[in-house]
Amino acid sequence: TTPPSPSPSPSPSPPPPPPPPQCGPATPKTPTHPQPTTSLATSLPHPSAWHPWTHQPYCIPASASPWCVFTHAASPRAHGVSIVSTPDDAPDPRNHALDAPFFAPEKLLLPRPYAVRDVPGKGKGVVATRRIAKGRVVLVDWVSVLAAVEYPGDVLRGEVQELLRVAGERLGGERVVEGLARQGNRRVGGDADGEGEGVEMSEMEDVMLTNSFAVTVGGKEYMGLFADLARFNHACKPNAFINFSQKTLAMTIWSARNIEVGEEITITYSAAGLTSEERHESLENIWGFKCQCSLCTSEPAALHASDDRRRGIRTLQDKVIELAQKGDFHEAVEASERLFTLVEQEGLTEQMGGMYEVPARLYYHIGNLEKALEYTLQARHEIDGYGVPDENGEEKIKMLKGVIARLEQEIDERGQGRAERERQGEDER
Ligand SMILES: C[S@@+](CC[C@H](N)C(=O)[O-])C[C@H]1O[C@@H](n2cnc3c(N)ncnc32)[C@H](O)[C@@H]1O
Repeated sequence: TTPPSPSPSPSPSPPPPPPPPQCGPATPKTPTHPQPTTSLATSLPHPSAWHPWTHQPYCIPASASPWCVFTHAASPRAHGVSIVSTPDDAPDPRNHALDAPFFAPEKLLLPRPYAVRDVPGKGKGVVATRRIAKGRVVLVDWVSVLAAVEYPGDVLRGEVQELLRVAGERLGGERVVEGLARQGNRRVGGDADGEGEGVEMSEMEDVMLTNSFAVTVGGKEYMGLFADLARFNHACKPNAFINFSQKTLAMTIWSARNIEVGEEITITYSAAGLTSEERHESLENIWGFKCQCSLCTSEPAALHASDDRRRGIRTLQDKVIELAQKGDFHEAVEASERLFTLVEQEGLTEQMGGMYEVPARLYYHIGNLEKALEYTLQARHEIDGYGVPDENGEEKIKMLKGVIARLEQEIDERGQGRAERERQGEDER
């Protein structure tokens, strides 16, 4: 029989690296010299020339390619989007189904099951107004501003600020941007080693840095501002998680466990599995705030226990691979089960992507086809259960579907063989 993995090699491939933190504002790598703005709106002759955009693109000339704001204004079903990028990179809204119906309507909770309220120590936040069961969709939020992270060296800081201002203004700045949190008095730039004064952020830069999430579209990195998602605070042990679809440019928030009325709904802004010290560093450096979540403000003993578990998770991840490469599959399976227990205790099950393929292969190698099938189904669910897969995801699903079909067939054949042997045994008796 064909083994259920693309490569029949006895040693599983190392687990994929932890997914890049999907949230957290990407730091714009813009030049920081405060030259005056030299805005030059390219003059395009007629609206048909800027189709599919609803506004004339606003462009800054740069040596390789102009840098522009492309806006697709609100339609009756979706709010608008402004994209800051080169003309070649700007995702075409017609290919991204900005107002597509959500792919799993039975999971979507409508009307929204939360209200935006004041939350002590965190500004505003989102509080459940009814009970939310695990695995439901709290919100689907289409992107409002998508701004490329990397600018060419000859686009000046003032120009970037102007592009961002126009991007926000064209969406009805007050509606999308006005109420959102900002850090205030933040400065960006200065020397590479953090010395020097830097320059003051513009209003829209502050809004983007305080509220946007790093997303990848077509292989390029962007800061994505999602106006409703922007109200969800961070927790180091969150009760919800986010999934971004490159296809629809929507961020979806899923409940990771049951959430009771009055509970704050939280997501994580940092990569999964970090210790408290690592989290604080990333939240302070990237997001600019000191975390006040329930884990960070818990007793030192509870925080230490959590850190120990998180360190244990990393050690076990390495151990599973090491054992598998040595061919110690039974020990590797045991280590991966211990790993799953720790991940569950830390409430990180939905945060740690790509965990299931390795144990699926290990179980196959020790002949436990049922468990191999269970983990392969989970690996598939991680890709198509929470969102709309991109092209890589679709390829992976195709591969996993083949694996699942072969495993089911092997399980079936094994069952039939067993029944046949039992029948023969009875006949002989
Ligand atoms: C994306 S906004 C979240 C909504 C925001 N609290 C508001 O009032 O609109 C991010 C900002 O919220 C605050 N925040 C989020 N999570 C927090 C946490 N765990 N502890 C303290 N402040 C938090 C920080 O000021 C951060 O810059």
